[in-house]
Amino acid sequence: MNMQKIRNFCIIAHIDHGKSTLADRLLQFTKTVSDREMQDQLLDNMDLERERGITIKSHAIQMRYDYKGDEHVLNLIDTPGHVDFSYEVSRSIAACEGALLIVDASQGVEAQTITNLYLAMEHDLEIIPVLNKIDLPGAEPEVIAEEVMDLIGCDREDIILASGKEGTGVEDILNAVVERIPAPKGDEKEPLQAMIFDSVYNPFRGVEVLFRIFNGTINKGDKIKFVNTGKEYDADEIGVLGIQQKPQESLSAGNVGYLISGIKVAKEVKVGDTITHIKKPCSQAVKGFENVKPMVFAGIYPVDTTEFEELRNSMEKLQLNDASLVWEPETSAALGFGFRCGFLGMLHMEIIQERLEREFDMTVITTVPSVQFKALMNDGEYKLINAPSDMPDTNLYKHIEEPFVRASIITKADYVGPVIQLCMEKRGQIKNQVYLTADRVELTFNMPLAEIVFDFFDKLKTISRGYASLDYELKDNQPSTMVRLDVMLNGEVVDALSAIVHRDKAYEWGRRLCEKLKELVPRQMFEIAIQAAIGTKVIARETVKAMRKNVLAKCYGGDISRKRKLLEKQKKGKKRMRQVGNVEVPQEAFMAVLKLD
Ligand SMILES: Nc1nc2c(ncn2[C@@H]2O[C@H](COP(=O)(O)OP(=O)(O)OP(=O)(O)O)[C@@H](O)[C@H]2O)c(=O)[nH]1
Repeated sequence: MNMQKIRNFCIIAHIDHGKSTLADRLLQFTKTVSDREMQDQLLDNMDLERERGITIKSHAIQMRYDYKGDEHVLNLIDTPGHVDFSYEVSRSIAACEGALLIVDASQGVEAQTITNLYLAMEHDLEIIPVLNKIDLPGAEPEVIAEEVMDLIGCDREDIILASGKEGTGVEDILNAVVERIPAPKGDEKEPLQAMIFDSVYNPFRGVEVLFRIFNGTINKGDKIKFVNTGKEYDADEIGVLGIQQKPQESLSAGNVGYLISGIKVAKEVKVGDTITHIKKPCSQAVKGFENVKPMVFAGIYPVDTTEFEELRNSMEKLQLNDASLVWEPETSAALGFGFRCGFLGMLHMEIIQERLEREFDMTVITTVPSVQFKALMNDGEYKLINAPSDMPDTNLYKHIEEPFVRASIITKADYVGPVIQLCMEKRGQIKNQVYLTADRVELTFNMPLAEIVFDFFDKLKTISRGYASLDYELKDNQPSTMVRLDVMLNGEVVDALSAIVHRDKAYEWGRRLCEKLKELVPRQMFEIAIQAAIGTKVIARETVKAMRKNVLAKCYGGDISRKRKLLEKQKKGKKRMRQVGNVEVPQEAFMAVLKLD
């Protein structure tokens, strides 16, 4: 394919601004899929994605578009919109020369619109602004157009009006892609230099690697290597991506394609890595490769302790197709054998839990999530703290450091006061305040990651009546006075309920947690004392009174089947209960920490 006829582009948008719907329309218009094949949100092909309405993994697809009688190849690279998956967005962007910037014409510019836009601008992408959902009665295209013009410094006529729902503006968008986005550059005679921007796990064919070639040519059967991992492979199959894969003999600079080379586990493939030939390798890897680090850690335990091995098998299978999931075995006195897992964020954690339950039929308990702290030990070494049980004794370390983020919040001017207040409560320091328009403000804070990952976003939405969006990036680690807060049930520490909290908040946290647990722990035949403690010092206490009646008492002498039914019912309720010492604790209790308000 003549490079001049290729256009590589992605779609960037804030979550729910209609990226997937619009992508579907582009595929339909270019007849990449027939109307019959068309399912809503074709690119979101994981069940879970479809149900949650979010794009979890990015995908790529090739369209052929007849532009004024001249056929062009348009490679569309779809990107996930959620902050948990932002590394994937940045790699997809790096594979393109242009981006459609989709902005909901009723919502306007939001935090991720800006973050993704900046990423695209850093990579010198040509930006095509599109106002979407203009069919909505609440759409204000002219007002939002002003916002977009301010943001990217474009002219009014550069902005395309569209509705993914009704199909308006689709042809204008395709024409703009051909006219405004530059053709890829590169030299097909140079040594091979291709960047991996995604990988897809296929249980039958192994891992399919998606790549963009910057220089050189790859042929079927070539001996290749991945520069950062150093692993070597044969290019068993290469091709381009339509709705189905189309195998090719060779692909050269400027193209986007897939590679199959017998890789069995997703972990071997690192997004951002460079593919080159073993003989005649390229002199430089593609810039910007990073190992993605987990941000949130939590324990996952089987409810039924005999299912530990089964859980291990399921986790191994999950990891085959989710390279960002990391885990290692751990034991808890309260919960037995389980795994300490690292996730990209809270959404990622929820997705893993749901997949374990849905795809592997496991019932699991997740423990209090935590971020990664570091202790500067007396000997000058750093010790990583991924779980409260890793916290060293106070006399062994100099201080604890916690991760801080730079958070950007966009909200309506009316809500600036409450948003600032919320951020201060969460130990945030305001760094900047910029009016994007007369009515919309961007606030920048330095905040501890630990305060953001839990319920912060929900709170932000509530206080701003939905008119606030959030994005954040990791900044640095700063010393903080963190303590380990333990919870005891009838005098026994329940390690799975321990948490690392800031000293100033420990009392409040302990008190609320005890109150919450009192609501959640069901009454039993004896009294239960719930206590919160720092070290040996108890800082809060609640009591769950003993139950008066036995459930079976009322069945005394009654029909045996009724008795059985009652016991059955109890058993079901127990499914998510865990015996801790002599106390039964429901799953919600382990997550109570997230719901302290
Ligand atoms: N009225 C109207 N609704 C739309 C339009 N485009 C999308 N929607 C709706 O907006 C919601 C979000 O659309 P998606 O296409 O899933 O948005 P997205 O940006 O891909 O979302 P993520 O993949 O989660 O980032 C869905 O309920 C769509 O039906 C449009 O042009 N008009």
